[in-house]
Amino acid sequence: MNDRLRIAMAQLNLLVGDVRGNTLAVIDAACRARDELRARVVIFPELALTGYPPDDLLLRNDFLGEVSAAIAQLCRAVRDVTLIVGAPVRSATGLMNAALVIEQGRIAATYAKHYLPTYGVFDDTRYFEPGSAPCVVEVAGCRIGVTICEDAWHPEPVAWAVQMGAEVVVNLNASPFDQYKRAAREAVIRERIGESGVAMLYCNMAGGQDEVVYDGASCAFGRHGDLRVRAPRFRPGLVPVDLLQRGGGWEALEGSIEEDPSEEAVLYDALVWGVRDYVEKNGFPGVIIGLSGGIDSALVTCVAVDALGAERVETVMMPTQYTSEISWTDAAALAGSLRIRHRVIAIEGVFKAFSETLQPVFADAPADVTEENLQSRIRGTLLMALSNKQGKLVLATGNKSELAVGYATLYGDMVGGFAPLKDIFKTDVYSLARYRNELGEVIPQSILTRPPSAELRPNQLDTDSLPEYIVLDTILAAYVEEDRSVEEIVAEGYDRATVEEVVRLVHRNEYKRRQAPPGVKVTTKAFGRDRRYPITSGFARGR
Ligand SMILES: Nc1ncnc2c1ncn2[C@@H]1O[C@H](COP(=O)(O)OP(=O)(O)OC[C@H]2O[C@@H]([n+]3cccc(C(=O)O)c3)[C@H](O)[C@@H]2O)[C@@H](O)[C@H]1O
Ligand SMILES: Nc1ncnc2c1ncn2[C@@H]1O[C@H](COP(=O)(O)OP(=O)(O)OP(=O)(O)O)[C@@H](O)[C@H]1O
Ligand SMILES: NC(=O)CC[C@H](N)C(=O)O
Repeated sequence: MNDRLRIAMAQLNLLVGDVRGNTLAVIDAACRARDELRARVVIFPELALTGYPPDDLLLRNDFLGEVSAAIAQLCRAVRDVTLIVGAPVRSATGLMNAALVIEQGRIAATYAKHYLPTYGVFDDTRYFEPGSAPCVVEVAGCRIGVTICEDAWHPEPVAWAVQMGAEVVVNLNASPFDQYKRAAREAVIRERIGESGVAMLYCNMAGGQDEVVYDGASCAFGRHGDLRVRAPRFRPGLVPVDLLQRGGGWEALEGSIEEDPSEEAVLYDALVWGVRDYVEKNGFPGVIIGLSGGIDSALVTCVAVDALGAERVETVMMPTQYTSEISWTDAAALAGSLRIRHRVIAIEGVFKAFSETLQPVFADAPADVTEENLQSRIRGTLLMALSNKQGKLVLATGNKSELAVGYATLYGDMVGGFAPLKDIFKTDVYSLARYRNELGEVIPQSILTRPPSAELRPNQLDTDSLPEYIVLDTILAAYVEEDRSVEEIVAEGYDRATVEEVVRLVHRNEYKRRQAPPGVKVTTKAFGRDRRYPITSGFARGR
């Protein structure tokens, strides 16, 4: 009997809905794992054949028909290696979020995910029925227990597999990135190992999918909870894990372990992968960004260049009489150091034409936010015109702080198909910009040091309308991400009137967020599918 077994974890970047493409990627990874890594078993992410989350595609018979055909193709195409691969599979009563064990052209076993998450971005119970039986398969004398993602966050599924004789447990994942997620995952895996005493392998997806980005970081732990293998963040790849039978059980041997460079580096890479995959998977030739000389558009431009290359990114400065000289020069300097195409399109003439057109209606009404928004909307219209003409995607530059309190213009600076900073607080925008400059000084220092301004009226500063960002962001993190109450936040020492006003603005601006473009989730609670609030609501409205 063999006392060694190599399992490969296929950390793949898949495309939701592209069953044919995903199946080819699975076949290719299985063959390479067998031929190049000499692996006996290859494990794949959760729902690898469909990508995750397939959402309501799962309600379509034609889509599920494609999946059945793909499973048959997989059985035909791969021999001499055992595949454990995620796919939706019909049961007698409904649909299972399944892991198929495929061996020598046949399905040797089918496991149905037991714990179906419905919190955060997840909606598994909308489609799937929970499984109730453990699944253990024997390969080369090693009994392998199979679990899927959320299963590992509860004690039972791993415990049941071990009771059925599993000597190693594998976990197939579609686990989206957030700042604290990798530590949380590794802590639950260690907990499971503490309870069960078996080695565990955790295989995750890589790459961006609409509002989430999968950070990979697939890993393996030994029987005593020690980290043995950890794959890189975000990047797809095949990761071997060697198991050795000793002392009456199977132990994972030490392999390569990736460490994170820094928190900012990981966050920045999450944005880069989110933008890259959104642009590539939706087939855009490039992106267009309104570059104001401010920090938000500067950071978005850097992320876009790092994601796509300089030749696929172009920026437009659209000045008015309120645009300061330094904004012009800083925007041009940034574009110059990134070597991207940069245009200037003055909007004074358009603004004048709009104002004259409205004059008979507005008569002597004093200038107010209407005129400010008009400038923003002219810019939005021009960016969308460039997008239509060139087929490129407009990137919106709004950050989480602004979006939280509605400090952005609908159909103005909120235009665009994707919002890279949607889940990044303004204070983090600064730390990410500083981090990017450490890799090579591209953002002019004055962009980092000038106080933020929308430049929509003379001498305007963001702090005219909003608390200092350090205060605003702390209140927002407590209220939005941690669901703490006004009373609790005030008890931390924040001014009651400020907290109440911020909370009122958060609720009042739900309508804006519902119309905002998607962006990458990087925190524990992002606006979008991760946080679902009513638009029409009497909560915290104020009197
Ligand atoms: N519940 C609701 N459901 C659906 N629609 C609703 C609504 N409440 C208002 N509306 C609509 O929304 C309109 C108000 O929204 P909107 O037109 O966007 O305008 P509004 O929110 O009034 O003003 C935009 C604010 O964002 C600031 N801004 C703009 C641009 C850039 C930046 C920056 O620094 O980045 C800041 C600007 O200085 C101003 O304070 C209303 O006139 C109404 O049509
Ligand atoms: N003069 C301009 N030329 C081109 N785009 C602009 C200009 N002013 C604003 N924009 C666009 O509108 C967005 C909102 O900009 P604004 O200056 O109002 O606020 P901001 O949130 O401080 O953003 P930034 O830090 O990029 O300036 C900008 O990020 C940019 O995309
Ligand atoms: N797809 C899932 O079941 C994911 C749930 C899990 N707790 C995670 O995010 O890691």
